[in-house]
Amino acid sequence: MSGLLPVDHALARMLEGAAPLAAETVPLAEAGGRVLAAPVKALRTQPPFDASAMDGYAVRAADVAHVPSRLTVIGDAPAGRRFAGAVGERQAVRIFTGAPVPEGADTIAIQENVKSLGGDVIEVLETVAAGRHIRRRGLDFTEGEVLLDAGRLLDAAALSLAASANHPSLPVVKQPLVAIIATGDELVPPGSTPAADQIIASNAYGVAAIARQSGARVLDLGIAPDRIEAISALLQQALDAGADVIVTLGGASVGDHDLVQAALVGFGMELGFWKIAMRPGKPLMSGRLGATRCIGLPGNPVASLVCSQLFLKPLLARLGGRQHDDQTVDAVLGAPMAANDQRQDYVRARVEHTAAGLLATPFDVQDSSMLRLLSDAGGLIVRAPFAPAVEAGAPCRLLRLR
Ligand SMILES: Nc1nc2c(c(=O)[nH]1)N[C@H]1C(S)=C(S)[C@@H](COP(=O)(O)OP(=O)(O)OC[C@H]3O[C@@H](n4cnc5c(N)ncnc54)[C@H](O)[C@@H]3O)O[C@H]1N2
Ligand code: MOO
Repeated sequence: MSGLLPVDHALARMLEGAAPLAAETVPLAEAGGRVLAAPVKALRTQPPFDASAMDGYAVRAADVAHVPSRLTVIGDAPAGRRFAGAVGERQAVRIFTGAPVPEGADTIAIQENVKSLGGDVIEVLETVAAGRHIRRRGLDFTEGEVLLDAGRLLDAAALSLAASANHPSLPVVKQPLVAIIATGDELVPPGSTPAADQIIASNAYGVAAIARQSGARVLDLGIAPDRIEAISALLQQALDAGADVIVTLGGASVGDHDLVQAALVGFGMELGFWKIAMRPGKPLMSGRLGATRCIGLPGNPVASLVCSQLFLKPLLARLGGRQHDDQTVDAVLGAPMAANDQRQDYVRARVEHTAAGLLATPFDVQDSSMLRLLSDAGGLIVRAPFAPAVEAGAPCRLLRLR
């Protein structure tokens, strides 16, 4: 079994030249979860004026240095409408949170510490230092300041910040478009009545979920039967739709009906690599068709999803300008494991939190058709090629799945 590419070499090759896609401008209301393509500067200063942080009275600190202190209320300042005049000696302006502090006033007496004596006379009961309860102009940010860097994921705080800096729309990295094509005469979609020798096509759903989690848009083109013209017709649809990545499912191996690679080469695909030292996922294929990246995922359902975790995810992160963090963590084996062969193994395991840390217990059966075990697995124990036999309790690396 020579000629199998090590996993890390394959990943490095797949990521070669993968850079964030072009920018597009989207309305702020649709920018959540997207990645900024350029820095965002403040288009205004916030707050744009010295603002009261409390409901109460704008006063002069000198007038309330000795309390109780009687003052005359000369007007009011709700949020959105400043008091036009100035506060003079022994005067006050009724003020509300967010309103501009009137000229002449230098502090706010909160209303809990003020007694109304009827008419426009109040009595301030507590002294207040100058500047108290006043948010100075520009406290949050000043016009022209960079508030968000390129590459920032637009989360809740970033969106509200951009809005408060007066941006109605933002430049974001385009979302990669992933076209998914399943192949196989034996496949019918969920909800069908399969013929005796058919099975339900499942891979596209999991692969699409991984793609979407990675920030991509998905175009599921359905199932092509095992004929090169049928596969080519769906490939043409993917190209016409402007797919950045074409993912094929199945037909990647060496059987007489494994036609995906031939179909792609017919379109001019340059093969990057095919067959890697990994289990499951050996027949993984990668290539380029102009600017479009092609990934041929093995048909076995677990191989399809494990390869998507390991290869599709980081590729889409690159194209979408997103961070991709290594999701492997240290764990302890809950059962012994036999020596490994030349393929890097991704072993489905039950994962428990224990006092000693994460305990990963490999399932006894690892057939790459068995989705239920993948769904039950909290993670994949990563075993290097030729790793020696190990006992329960030995440290291991675990790729967390949930
Ligand atoms: N002589 C050899 N045979 C095989 C090899 C090999 O090296 N030499 N590799 C094995 C490995 S490893 C895998 S993985 C599979 C993958 O082969 P293909 O990518 O060509 O996949 P298919 O043959 O089309 O299908 C394999 C299996 O998966 C089912 N399948 C396919 N697509 C879907 C789908 N969308 N949803 C659900 N299930 C799907 C298909 O019915 C088959 O049962 O090849 C081994 N053989
Ligand atoms: O990818 Mo295959 O599932 O390695 O057995």
